[in-house]
Amino acid sequence: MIEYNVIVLAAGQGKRMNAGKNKQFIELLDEPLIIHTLKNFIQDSWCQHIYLVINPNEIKQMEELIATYYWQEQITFVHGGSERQESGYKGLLAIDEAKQDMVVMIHDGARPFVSETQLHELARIAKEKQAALLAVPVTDTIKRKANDKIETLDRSTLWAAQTPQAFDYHLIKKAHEKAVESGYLGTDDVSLVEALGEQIEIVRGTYQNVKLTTPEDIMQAEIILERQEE
Ligand SMILES: Nc1ccn([C@@H]2O[C@H](COP(=O)(O)OP(=O)(O)OP(=O)(O)O)[C@@H](O)[C@H]2O)c(=O)n1
Ligand SMILES: C[C@](O)(CO)[C@H](O)COP(=O)(O)O
Repeated sequence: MIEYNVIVLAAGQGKRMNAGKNKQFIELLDEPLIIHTLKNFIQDSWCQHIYLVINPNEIKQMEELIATYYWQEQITFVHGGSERQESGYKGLLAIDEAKQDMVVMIHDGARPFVSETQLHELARIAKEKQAALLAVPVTDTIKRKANDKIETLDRSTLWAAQTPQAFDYHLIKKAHEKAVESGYLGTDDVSLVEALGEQIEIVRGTYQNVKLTTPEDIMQAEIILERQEE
């Protein structure tokens, strides 16, 4: 067993979902997206605590939602920032010293389908290697377009990064501090550790671990949930 803490990021605006509200509150088969995501960690005995990073304007709504599931003891609310990276850093700063020797995972609240098997494999690798992420081989051919020049990337070398991304606490905190100092803004947390020149391990995930970003993703998510309930 590898004990870990998880920072769940839910402080975005869901602009691409175009739902008129934070997509975390969109109901999937009668339960909000964020609840589906949190359940994966609430039900995992390896997960010691959840740091839920939320929009300060949504504190009351989120606290009332969490209270209906009686999860208050397992969850600490953290105020997020204007960028995903800032929200992740605020989550790190909320973890008290007594818990900093454990693996820390950073996860998108918009990814409700991570499995316990994946979480445990990720925790094991992160404990051993200090930095790891779930990812899947790219199945589409990827083109890079720059200055009207199009080139095809070597698909055999490409992986689609997912979350959770898991780390030694002190390593990822140092990576975030360096990013703040240099003004680097990445789209995931592993990129900050790459900037330190540190080794990172990929743990093969599943194509089901999708990030719900646009309205089309909601339909796909409900199909996955219905299959899980069969
Ligand atoms: N300032 C931010 C931005 C994003 N996130 C979280 O990071 C995850 C991945 O981000 P994304 O899917 O882009 O969510 P949004 O930023 O809400 O979406 P959009 O970019 O369409 O507004 C989401 O769970 C989101 O809530 C966050 O905690 N704080
Ligand atoms: C972290 C991530 O989910 C890895 O694929 C992705 O970069 C998040 O991107 P977003 O635009 O913040 O959703």
